[in-house]
This record gives sequence, C-alpha cells and structure tokens, in this order.
Amino acid sequence: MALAVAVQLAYPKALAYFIDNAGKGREAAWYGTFFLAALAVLVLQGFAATLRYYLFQSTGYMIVTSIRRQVYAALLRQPVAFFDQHHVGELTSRLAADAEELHDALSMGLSIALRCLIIVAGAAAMLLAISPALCLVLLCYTPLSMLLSAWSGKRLKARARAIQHGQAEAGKVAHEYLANARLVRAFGQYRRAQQHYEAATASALQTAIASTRLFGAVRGVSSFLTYFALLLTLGYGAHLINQGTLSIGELTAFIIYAAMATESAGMVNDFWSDWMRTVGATERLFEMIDSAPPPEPEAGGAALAGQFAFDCVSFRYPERPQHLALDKVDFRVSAGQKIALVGPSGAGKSTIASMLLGFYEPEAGRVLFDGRPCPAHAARAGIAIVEQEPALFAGSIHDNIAFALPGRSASRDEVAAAARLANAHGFISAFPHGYNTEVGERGVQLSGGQKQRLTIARALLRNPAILILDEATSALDAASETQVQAALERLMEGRTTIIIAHRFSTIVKADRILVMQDGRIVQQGRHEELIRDRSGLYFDLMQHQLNSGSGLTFGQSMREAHTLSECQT
Ligand SMILES: Nc1ncnc2c1ncn2[C@@H]1O[C@H](COP(=O)(O)OP(=O)(O)OP(=O)(O)O)[C@@H](O)[C@H]1O
Repeated sequence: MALAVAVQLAYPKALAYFIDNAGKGREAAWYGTFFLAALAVLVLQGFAATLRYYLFQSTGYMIVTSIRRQVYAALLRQPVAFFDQHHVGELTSRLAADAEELHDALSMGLSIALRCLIIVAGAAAMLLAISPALCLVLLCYTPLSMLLSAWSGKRLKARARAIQHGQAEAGKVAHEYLANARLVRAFGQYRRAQQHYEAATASALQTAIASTRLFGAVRGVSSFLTYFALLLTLGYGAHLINQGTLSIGELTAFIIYAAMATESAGMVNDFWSDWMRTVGATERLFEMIDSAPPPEPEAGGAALAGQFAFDCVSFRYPERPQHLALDKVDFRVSAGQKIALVGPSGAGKSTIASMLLGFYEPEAGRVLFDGRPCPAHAARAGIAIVEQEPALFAGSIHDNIAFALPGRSASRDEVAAAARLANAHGFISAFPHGYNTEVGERGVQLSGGQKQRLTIARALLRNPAILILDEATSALDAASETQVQAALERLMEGRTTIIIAHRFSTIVKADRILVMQDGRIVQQGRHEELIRDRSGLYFDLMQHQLNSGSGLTFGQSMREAHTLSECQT
C-alpha cells in the first residue's frame, strides 16, 4: 500500500516537472528517459496494487470466517433457554448476513480508507511544500467535513442496526415457511407465506431506503464542499501566478494534490459512515460471542449406575416466569427401574426430561445422580433420549446413528450391531447404498417407523445407563409398530428408563407410574394400585384413553380395553 501510494503521490510532482521542462525545448533523449522512468514506475505501481488487493481481501475473508466460526461455536454453547428465545432463522441470518457486512468493511473498505489516509497525509505535505498560502483555503474545508461525518456516522449506525434486525426477522419467517414447505403446499398457503415474508421484509426495506437517503445527502453535501474548496483554490492560485510567486506547473500539481487530498478525505469520510453502519450491524454478533458460557468439558466423567432422584425440584421457564412448570417435584428412581410419566397435556412431563438432561437449572431443589449432584454435561454422557418426533440430520444413515458417540467415530460394525438390535438393519441393507443412504433433511426420505428405529439404534449405540423415552403418539401400522416396540424393549433392557408414556401397554408394564398435573406429582404407584382410586386423576386418564383409543392401534385398543375393564371390575 505504502509503495502504491508513494508512486501515486509522485505523479503530480512529475507532471509539474514535465510541464515546466517540456516548454524549454528538450532533446528526444530527455523525453525517452522520462518515458522509460514513468513506465517502470507504472509497472511497480500495478504490482503493488495487485499485492495490496490480494492481502486485504484474503485477510478480510480469513477474519470473517474466523468470526463466523466463533459466533457458531458461541451459539452451540448457549443454554437451551437461549433457543427458546431466539428463532433459528434469525440466528442463521445473523451468521450469514451480519458477518458478510463485516467482510465488505474489513477488506475493501479498510484498504481504501487506509490508502486514502496515507494519501491525505502525503498530499498535505506536498501541498505545504508547494504553497503554504494556497493551503489556507483548504483549511476551511477540513473541519466542516469532519463535523458532517461525525453527525451522520451516529445516525447511520443506529439505522444499520435496525436494518440487520429487520433482515433477521425476515430470515425467521423464511425459515419457518421453508422448513414447513410440505405443510404450506398441503394447505395451499403459498400466498399467505408470500405475504408474510413481504410484510417481514418491508420494515428492513423502509429503513434501508431512509438510510440511503441520509447517506446520499451526506455524500452530496460532502462532494459540494470538496469541489467548492477546489474552485476557491483555483481562483487564488491564478492570482499567485499573476504575482509571479507560483509557476503553471506548480499550480497544476497543487490542484491535483488538492483533488487527491480532498477526494481521499471524502473516501475516509465515506468509510467512516460505512464503518459505523457495520459496527451497528455486527454488534449483535459480538454480543453473542461475549455472552456465550465457556465450553463444556468433553463428555466423560464417572459412569452413572443409573439411579437418579428429583429432590423437591421447582422450575419456571424463563419465558414464562409467572407459571410454575414444576412444583416441588420429588421422586427417586432405582437403577434399572422403568418409570412411566403420565398426565394431561402441559402437566410437565417433557419438562422433567429437560431437567434430567440438565437443559435448565432448577429454581429450587436438586437433581441427583447416584445420590449426588452431578454436572449436567457429565450426567448427559450416561443418558440417551429417544424423542417422540425422530430427529435426524441430513446425512447418511451411518452418520445419524454414529451421532450417539461424541469424541470418537463409531465403526461400521458397531453401527450395524446397534441397527440390528433396533430392527433397522434389514431395511437399511435393502437400500442400494446401505448405511451410506442419505436420509434427506430431517429424514424426509424415510418412513415414520424407519426413522424411529434409527433413533432407537442411535440410543442403543450410546449404551446409556439412563434412557429417556418420549413415546410417539402417532400410530404406526401394525407390522411397523411391532418392530418398533421390539426394538424399544431391547433398548430398555437393563437400563433405568423414564418414559413419557402414551400407550396403555407401556403404562401397565411400568415398575412405577408418576401421574402429573400442573407441574406436580399427584399420584404414584403401579397400575393395579392407581386404578383402584376411582376419584384419582389416573382413573380419569385411563378412562379417557380407553374411550378415545388415542395412541393405540385398533388391535391394541381392543386387547387393552379388555385389560382395563378387567382391572375396573
Ligand atoms: N420452552 C418453554 N418455554 C415456556 N414455557 C414452556 C416451555 N416448554 C413448556 N412450557 C410450559 O411448561 C408447561 C409444561 O410443559 P411440558 O412440555 O413439560 O408438558 P407435557 O406434560 O410434556 O405436555 P405434552 O404431553 O402436551 O407434551 C406447560 O404449561 C408449557 O406451556
């Protein structure tokens, strides 16, 4: 940069030298030498400019990639409650658009601004050397220009923040509808999705236009000031030539230096506005990095024996502080026990699972593992969860099952062994690419039963002491159901299991049933004990389940209705 700028600064001086000498009848050799010297300097400048561009751009890319990685890592470290408050679409938009904004400012913007600053300094020195008197004219211009940039910078920064926020909001909406593209198609909601996105982008667009208006006005005023200063210089310069204190070549050089200095100062000014905009736009990124908790230690720690307890645990979700999601929940589970959690919707069953996984901190009470408190990350190493809606990544079947093991990659044999136990090996082998078959985003290329068996295989590979099972409510066809049930039985063997149970058969087989209502455990015991209390919630729930047959296949309903009526009598 310094080299390119030095050459640029030498041009007007060389031009003045040429103008003042060319008129003096020089020989051809003088012109030849001048031309060759100028050519060499031009080549040097071209080389320097190429190098400058490469260094700034590539450094910009490296910095932005590094910031993106830091933001992503910070997002992954955020507590689960953070994701209750922030939409994934918003976060991905920040990761992409906000970071990109930074790249533009850091690469070309910073390069141009630094170059211009050096030019301003160099040109100022040359101007002073040529004519200090003429410099006085330019002196009036500088403070005005600085005032303008300070005034506009603050405003542009605030607007940039609003624009990025608007874009993140629009990102949310786009993510929502694109992630549910099938639902949008199925319900013919294309127009609504379109309108919603248009409305979400409208605020960012309006702020961007207002910001552009301000930016344009600032540029216009700044450009006027620059050229007005130049005009004054020209007039006063002509006066000095008439007095004989300045040559024509010197005035030419002075004007070029003045143009260089004022144009460069204008560009520094523009950069400052851009920089303020960028700072506004990217503030959230750095807040995210700064607010992230330190990384958790790699999974590991003492192996769990499988015993755990909720010791008078109370909890509220940060988003709903007025509502107690768990109210003095107190129970103990011995190693190897199967516990069924039942209760109406919103009773707090999933919240129990989240607390066990250490996703949230209790407001009061403790969650104990093997009789003592255990850091969440260490406890999680001994827990596996099979969710109601099978969660899969858009990768191969192998990768989805191997996801169970952090810190090491599972071998083909290990994955196949888990898949065999989960009744999944058969259908996987029938695919042309076997374990390398891509499952599509969230597993769209697989059936419901296949997805469930993959998540069971994943949990089996993890080999946890404690298993959390969120039983699927959607009924599969009888053949698929039998295979999934058999896989689950195998998975539960010898492990402490807590099941958010919806199926009658699961509930009656449990070693203990915890009946929940409004965040409290209102009844607990085995099925035969609980069903005797006709005024209890459990009896109600069972009756309701029997009448609606929810979560049961037809065959099961009939069998289980029979079992229940036997119990009732
Ligand atoms: N992330 C959250 N933020 C705020 N409130 C929540 C959150 N998750 C759940 N809740 C609230 O906490 C209460 C308990 O919810 P929870 O999901 O544990 O119920 P549940 O018994 O699992 O219900 P379901 O059987 O319908 O899944 C409900 O009132 C629910 O609205």
